[in-house]
Amino acid sequence: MKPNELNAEEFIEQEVQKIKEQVGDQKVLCALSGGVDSSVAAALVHKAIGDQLTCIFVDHGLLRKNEADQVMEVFAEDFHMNIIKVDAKNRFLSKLAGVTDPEQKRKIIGNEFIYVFDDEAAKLEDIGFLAQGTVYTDIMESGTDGSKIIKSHHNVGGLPEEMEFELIEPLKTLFKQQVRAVGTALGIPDHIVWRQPFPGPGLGIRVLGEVTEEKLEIVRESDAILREEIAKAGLDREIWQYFTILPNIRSVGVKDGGRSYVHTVGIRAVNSVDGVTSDWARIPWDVLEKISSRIVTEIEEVNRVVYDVTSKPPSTIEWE
Ligand SMILES: Nc1ncnc2c1ncn2[C@@H]1O[C@H](COP(=O)(O)OP(=O)(O)OP(=O)(O)O)[C@@H](O)[C@H]1O
Repeated sequence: MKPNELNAEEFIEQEVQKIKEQVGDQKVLCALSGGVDSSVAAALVHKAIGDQLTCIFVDHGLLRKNEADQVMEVFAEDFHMNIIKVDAKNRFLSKLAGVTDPEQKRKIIGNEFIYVFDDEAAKLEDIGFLAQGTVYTDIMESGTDGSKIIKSHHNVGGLPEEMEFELIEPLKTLFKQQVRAVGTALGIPDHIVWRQPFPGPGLGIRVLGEVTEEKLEIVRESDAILREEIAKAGLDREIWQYFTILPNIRSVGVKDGGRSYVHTVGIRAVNSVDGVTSDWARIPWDVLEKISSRIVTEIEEVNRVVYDVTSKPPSTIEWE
């Protein structure tokens, strides 16, 4: 199917029918991240089989500002889905304490996700199916039609082997654009359907070096300011991905009439078609000025803002 050839309503009707036939009266589990793919997959499966679906949403403490609340508001309150929200912040942060190597951080986060998911899934009985938001590009990337619950960038092998479910992957023939159209037709709000790509390890890899609660808070707040101003400037659907990072550098500045020696925040904004290559986005100076001045005014522990003007390659979109 080509990216634009999709009648979302028809697609939904057909898939709902297929899912009903496949599942019968059995139970289905879904790992819901609040990202586009798993959200649309969960909503579609929910439309087909309602309460036979249970979602597990892991709050690893590395989410963006208000993200966990928004996911619960949309799917638990508005859609009335069965969602188990696991508050695993302490588990993740204690495992990450003292760890500075990026690869090791990714591995720890990926593994911990599996353990948390496994612990929760083990409490549920008679689950026959696992619904996943596999999309067409995932299949192309991996070259197989296999499990995608944790992609390779999480650096883990996937679900524990003893978990044997039949897979439901209703989006696997769709491109991202079509997934968004299906999401909108299912009534999922724009802030989820148009969510920018967000890495599985979350803010854990946007705080460079050791991850602490204090540093996460700086990146969370500065990222919220950035997103707010980009939206106000009407650029939120134009720029492919934009976020702040905390490079873990302190520098000298003047704040409140005195010397300060606090953090620098980096702004990363890129345009890309597929994430494989990217160019840095030319955010207008006046918008950057507003973002920068709000960050240093509203966040006490920051006195400097820098803008990343590198393309991929040679740099990557994320800093770790
Ligand atoms: N915090 C989380 N809670 C529950 N499930 C998660 C979480 N993070 C990731 N997952 C699961 O792992 C899958 C792959 O995660 P990844 O970060 O690669 O997202 P993705 O391919 O962009 O998909 P999505 O758009 O659903 O986030 C997700 O689709 C989801 O099923």
